[in-house]
Amino acid sequence: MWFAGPARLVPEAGRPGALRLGFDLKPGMRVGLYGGSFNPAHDGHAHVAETAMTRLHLDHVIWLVSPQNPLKSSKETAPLAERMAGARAQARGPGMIISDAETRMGSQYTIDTVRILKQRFPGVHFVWIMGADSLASFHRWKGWTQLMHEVPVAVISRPWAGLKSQTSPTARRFAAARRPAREAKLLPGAKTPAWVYLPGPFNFQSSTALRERLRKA
Ligand SMILES: Nc1ncnc2c1ncn2[C@@H]1O[C@H](COP(=O)(O)OP(=O)(O)OP(=O)(O)O)[C@@H](O)[C@H]1O
Ligand SMILES: O=C(O)c1ccc[n+]([C@@H]2O[C@H](COP(=O)([O-])O)[C@@H](O)[C@H]2O)c1
Repeated sequence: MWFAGPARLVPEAGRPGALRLGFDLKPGMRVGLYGGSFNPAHDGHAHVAETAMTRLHLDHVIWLVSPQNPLKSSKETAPLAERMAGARAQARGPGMIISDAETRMGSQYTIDTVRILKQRFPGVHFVWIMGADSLASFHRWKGWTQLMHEVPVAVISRPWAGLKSQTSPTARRFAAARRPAREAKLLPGAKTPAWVYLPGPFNFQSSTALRERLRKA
């Protein structure tokens, strides 16, 4: 068994017990895990993925299109196929992977996802990527303190989220684990807990604003 948790594993044909995830990773690779609802995807998401790719010197950024954010209402969430297609259209450049791995694994919570991927790909240097607004509410995520010990975290700045994120319970609890932005490239493979906050430039796009615009159209 890969992981003794709530996740449901999808066996791969010919490889009993292995997960069929739709991508392969080699030991030593530097890989960003970029989770999101992408409801819908927009160029702010591309900005986050590209910033992480460049600043952390990553081989891949995997856009993990979430089956359902456990803290958001499912009423507004578009079907996975639509959100996957939107993410594919936004992802630019080599190294970007758009993935429905969480749906395949039956994992809704980031801590479960990260643990499964670490077990499936030993020796891969994973980093969790998120925007500053996610850091502000990170203490509401399942097993958030353990998650900080599972994987290094890169936070990309976002308009209006700077103060709230940098004074958040997570930022305060893990103040000693914060690395300067100039050391961002050392994050993959760093001893956990470790996190960086990468300031500016800002991208002002949001899915909420896009959904609002669509409603009014
Ligand atoms: N413009 C942006 N700048 C920085 N981070 C962003 C930006 N847009 C999204 N993110 C980050 O990308 C991740 C996925 O975001 P998500 O798919 O929820 O988009 P969103 O625009 O925040 O959606 P919503 O408005 O519905 O909450 C989150 O960690 C979020 O903080
Ligand atoms: O694990 C949790 O408890 C948890 C709670 C809230 C959000 N997340 C993850 O955070 C990522 C960003 O979510 P979102 O909706 O802000 O795009 C996405 O991968 C979610 O699954 C995870």
